[in-house]
Amino acid sequence: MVLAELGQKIGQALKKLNAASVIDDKLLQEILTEIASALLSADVNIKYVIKLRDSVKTQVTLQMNSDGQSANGVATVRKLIQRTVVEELTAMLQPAENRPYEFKKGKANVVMLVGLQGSGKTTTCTKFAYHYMKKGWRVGLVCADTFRAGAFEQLKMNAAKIKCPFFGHKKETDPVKIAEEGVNFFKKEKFEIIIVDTSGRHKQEAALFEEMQQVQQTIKPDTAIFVMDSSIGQACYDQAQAFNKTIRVGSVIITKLDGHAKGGGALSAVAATQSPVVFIGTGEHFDDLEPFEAEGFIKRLLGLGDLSGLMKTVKEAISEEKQKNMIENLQKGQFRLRDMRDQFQSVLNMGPLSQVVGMIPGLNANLIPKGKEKEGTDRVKRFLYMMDSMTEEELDCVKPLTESRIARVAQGSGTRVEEVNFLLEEYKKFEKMVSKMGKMSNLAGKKPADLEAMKKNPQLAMQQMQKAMDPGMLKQMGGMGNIMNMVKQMGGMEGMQDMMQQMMGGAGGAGGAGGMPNLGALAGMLGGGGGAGMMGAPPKMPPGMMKRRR
Ligand SMILES: Nc1nc2c(ncn2[C@@H]2O[C@H](COP(=O)(O)OP(=O)(O)OP(=O)(O)O)[C@@H](O)[C@H]2O)c(=O)[nH]1
Repeated sequence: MVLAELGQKIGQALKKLNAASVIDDKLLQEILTEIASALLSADVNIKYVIKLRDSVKTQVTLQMNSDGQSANGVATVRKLIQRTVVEELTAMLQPAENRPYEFKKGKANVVMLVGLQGSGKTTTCTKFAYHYMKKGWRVGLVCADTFRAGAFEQLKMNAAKIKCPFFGHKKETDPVKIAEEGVNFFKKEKFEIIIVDTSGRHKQEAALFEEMQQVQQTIKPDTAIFVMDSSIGQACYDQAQAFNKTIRVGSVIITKLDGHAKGGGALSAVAATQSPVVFIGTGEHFDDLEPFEAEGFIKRLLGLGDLSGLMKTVKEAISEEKQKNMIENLQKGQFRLRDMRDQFQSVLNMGPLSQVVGMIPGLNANLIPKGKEKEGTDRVKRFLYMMDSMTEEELDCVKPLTESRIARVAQGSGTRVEEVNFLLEEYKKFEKMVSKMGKMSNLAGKKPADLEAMKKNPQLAMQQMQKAMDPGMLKQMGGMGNIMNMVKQMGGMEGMQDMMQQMMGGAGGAGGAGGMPNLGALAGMLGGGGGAGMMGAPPKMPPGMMKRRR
């Protein structure tokens, strides 16, 4: 069973609670049996499944009166059950000690990736590099895998695709020598993250462990990351233990969690070794790497959203300076093509959109089908190529894009005139939406009196928000009730305002919900024809839109 399916099953079991007017022993038993069987079919160790069931039962029994009914009302028990399920699953995936290494700015952070052959190590090195490059780190890749013929070419090619500097010697057979030379080379060039890909073997064997130890002793990495294939399920426990004993594993990346029945088993087994899981691999593309944080992961898996993860992602993706500029412009009532370009770039920086969408409570990561997401992301990249081919004046919208200018932009970006026209139409829609939002009370600080009024009367704020939002999107977000919940979770209107400002670099200034509709619109665009059109029907592309001429 794929993990998303596990999440859906548990989520569905929990949903039964919403429909119930009374939570009694029979219903509780039914729900717990469903959750347990979902966990067992995802290969989670039975020990954890029993612990989870017992813990929920104990907590709920404490809340029930002698008639076996909730003394504090159904809503309280429902929340309690949900919270206990989240807490237990989180505890299962989160080692109590051993924090992962944190990269430090202003120094060379050396990371060595180890694992068996075929675990996905080389692909993961590239994904890992790409992840940090997008966050603005200077990253270098070193190929010290001299065992597998083809490893050199594979990493070199991957590095070229993500535009990451690469070090390797095709003919050199000593992995220790290459690792040392590569690390020294990138250190001299003041690189901040140096990733060393090491050789694997088909199974755990002495030669592999010896080689890893020699490389580790020579390059003295700040951390060694063990890359593990999730398809072996609970057997991950023994493998992680063996690697841990030999080379002091600092953390683990679990790969191929996108398609394996044993994903739950792999995750819980690795966590049981007390090695923190830092990322999970969820596909073959370079951005199919998700930072792993147990509670957020579980909440997203169950469709409960992960607001703290969302805020962190948004903060990391959008530079403070950009946010400030955007806020100033929006306060002046401006939304230029340049702002649109910054927004598109920021959304791409946040990582795969399904990941971001999954962090919003009430929305499901599966909302954007996998294939459609890639198609949509490519589409936004093409929009960026077009905007990159515009002059500064065009981006600032001081020179209108006449027919001849449009033809020039199409030529310069390797796209077609129809596509540039389509981009301009989309821009107009965005501009209209932002100005509509701008008419609402300004939460960005321009009118503090309004903010005060909204804080005093959240109902009014919600009404304003409702008016500004697209009804389709509102429905997708689980209605106003769900949004109210989100606001509460974010610490009231100020928390919401803070996030919205971050999210759209200030479109939050256009009202509490300012960020969301824009993100929603993008989701619609990125999701293409999929069910993701949160702003209503997804836009129709001119035919052949995905083919780039250059
Ligand atoms: N579906 C899926 N496939 C993955 C993932 N990570 C890696 N792969 C695929 O797994 C296969 C093996 O990956 P490699 O990176 O070549 O494996 P490796 O561990 O470097 O192999 P050695 O260099 O021999 O040790 C490739 O086809 C990858 O595309 C993932 O998260 N999901």
